[in-house]
Amino acid sequence: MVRGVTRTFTLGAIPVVALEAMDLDVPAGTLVSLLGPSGCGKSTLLRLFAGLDMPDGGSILIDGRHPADMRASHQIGIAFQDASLLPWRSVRSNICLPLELARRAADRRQIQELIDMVGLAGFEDALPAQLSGGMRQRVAIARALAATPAVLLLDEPFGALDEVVRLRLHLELQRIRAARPVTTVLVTHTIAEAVFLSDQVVVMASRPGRAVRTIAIDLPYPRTPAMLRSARFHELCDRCSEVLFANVTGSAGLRE
Ligand SMILES: Nc1ncnc2c1ncn2[C@@H]1O[C@H](COP(=O)(O)OP(=O)(O)OP(=O)(O)O)[C@@H](O)[C@H]1O
Repeated sequence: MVRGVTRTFTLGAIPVVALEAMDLDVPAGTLVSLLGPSGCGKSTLLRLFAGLDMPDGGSILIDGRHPADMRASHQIGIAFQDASLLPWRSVRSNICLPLELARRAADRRQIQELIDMVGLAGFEDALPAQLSGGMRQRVAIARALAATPAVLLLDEPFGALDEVVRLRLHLELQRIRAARPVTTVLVTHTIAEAVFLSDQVVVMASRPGRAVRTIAIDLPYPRTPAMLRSARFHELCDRCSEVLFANVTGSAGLRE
């Protein structure tokens, strides 16, 4: 639960209001996407959720607890756009990392289940350099889930992937979350991705960074590739894009 969160940085002597009076609710077990233009504070908010930064004002609680406490007890899983795997460690060893940090024994069967779940069976001993970009992202997602976190934070984890791999990973993420429900916050620039994966899409605007609208996504589960061609999917994408572009600074320039 995010209430009235403000975060201001300084660039030289100039204040940059990354977030102003931000409110957000992420109901337990749901996936909420943060959709917005570059610089609207999406990653800043995710870092606050992760307990990696502190707000200047307002409060952030996850299940009534401070993010820093949750992080200290290894209940937050994070995956970023660039996978950031340790290059000298194998797939299995990268996935086990959060358990090592939490000083918890890695249950070999449980790790293998996770590897199977993200479709990397047979690649357990491969090094990151021997994998494709999509496979590296799957390792990053498996690693984020290894310590069975209460919250999964995904910062554009599919941003650098082509459309086909991206859709495959969307379906995999859905399958993983169906098997292990975990409250998830996803940062994305992509409207279709936000609509396809989310229970709610929070559209943000910049200068100052803020939430402008929450759009409930009422597509049934499981979401299927055929839904990408449905009228309802396109309606929801149009609604998101209307809000997104209406709040782009100088949006008059975007009109035909
Ligand atoms: N450590 C920092 N120091 C100074 N300014 C920062 C810092 N971190 C973020 N900002 C500023 O805060 C604003 C929001 O940045 P943030 O990275 O949260 O945006 P974003 O929505 O995630 O953007 P993108 O989609 O491009 O990743 C930007 O104007 C950025 O320059």
